[in-house]
Amino acid sequence: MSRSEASSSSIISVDALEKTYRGGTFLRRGDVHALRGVSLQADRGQVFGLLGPNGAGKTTLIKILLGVIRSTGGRASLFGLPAGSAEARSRVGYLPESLRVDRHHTARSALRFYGKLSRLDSDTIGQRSDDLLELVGLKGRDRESVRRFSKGMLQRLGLAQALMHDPDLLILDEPTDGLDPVGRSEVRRVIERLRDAGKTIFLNSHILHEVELVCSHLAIMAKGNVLATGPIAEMGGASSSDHETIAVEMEFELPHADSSTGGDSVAGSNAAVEEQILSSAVEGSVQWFADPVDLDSCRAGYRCRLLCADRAAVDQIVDRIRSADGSLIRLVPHRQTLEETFMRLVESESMAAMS
Ligand SMILES: Nc1ncnc2c1ncn2[C@@H]1O[C@H](COP(=O)(O)OP(=O)(O)OP(=O)(O)O)[C@@H](O)[C@H]1O
Repeated sequence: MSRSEASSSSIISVDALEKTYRGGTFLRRGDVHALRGVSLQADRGQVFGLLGPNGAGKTTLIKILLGVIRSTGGRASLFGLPAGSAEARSRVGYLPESLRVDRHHTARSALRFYGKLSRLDSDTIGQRSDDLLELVGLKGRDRESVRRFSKGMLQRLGLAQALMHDPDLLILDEPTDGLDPVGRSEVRRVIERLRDAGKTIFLNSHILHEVELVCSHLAIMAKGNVLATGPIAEMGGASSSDHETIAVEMEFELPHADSSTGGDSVAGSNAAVEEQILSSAVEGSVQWFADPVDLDSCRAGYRCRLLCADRAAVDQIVDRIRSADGSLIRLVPHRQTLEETFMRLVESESMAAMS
């Protein structure tokens, strides 16, 4: 254990990391700022998810952590050691998005091959293979050709290869991508077992539900920036508890709204109320959370979901509805899902980039 690691439980530490791919060739027109000052930290024993849409910079960050490419600014360290250094690298297991195992292998011969690559001796390879085949649920299938393996089985074999040298940190690139629900749940179970065995796991995904099911901590990235990072319980998620922001679903009737007056007047009233409420959003205490919808075909009304920063913001919104001559029908506390958090952050990042 290095001295800096001993003083901290931090396994991955990324600080103001930047990566600019230089353009100027006939294929690439200009510079691409793939990472624009990314900071995050993953601690020992966490299952840390990196979530973001295509082009967010996830793969670039992983490549820097593995030492495959160099950053153009900021710092990244693993176990307190510079990312990419031989010592740091020797303590990391990596499962790429599509690990290709030669088809002539069995699971056992593939592990022997990877064990030799890691310079393990034969006894250690034999012992670790037994343990890992058991761990990933391939014991009993280890002498079959991998040609007969499902994608899920191949992925579990990939996890076993990444673990051959008993790393402290496992970096997984889209570990459940392309798997059917059974395959995904099998891979998830392996990840959970590894977490229980004290490994730190850093995984990259764009499958929100998978991240929600398996991760304890999360960073949401878009366009080279970290938009939010922290425990998943604070971002909305399967295990989320109440948190500071208050999402409320409200229904209110519109002033002068009468179904007999036709759609235009209803639309006009909607717009007036929307304008009133949006002016609160502009003040920064309230954000739109879901598109407003009509209540039903008989009653002219309005239903929308808003994310309020605090109770004062809820009061403010209620005041706005009243001053627009609206009347509140329902106010329902709403637990924010991870998907809603994700969409809100990514959409506001896109809007900021456009403005
Ligand atoms: N070698 C490269 N040269 C130039 N630009 C690159 C290179 N690699 C990635 N990029 C660009 O950097 C940005 C971030 O890409 P990156 O692959 O890191 O994102 P990602 O979040 O992993 O996306 P995906 O989920 O699609 O894999 C993108 O705009 C991408 O086009």
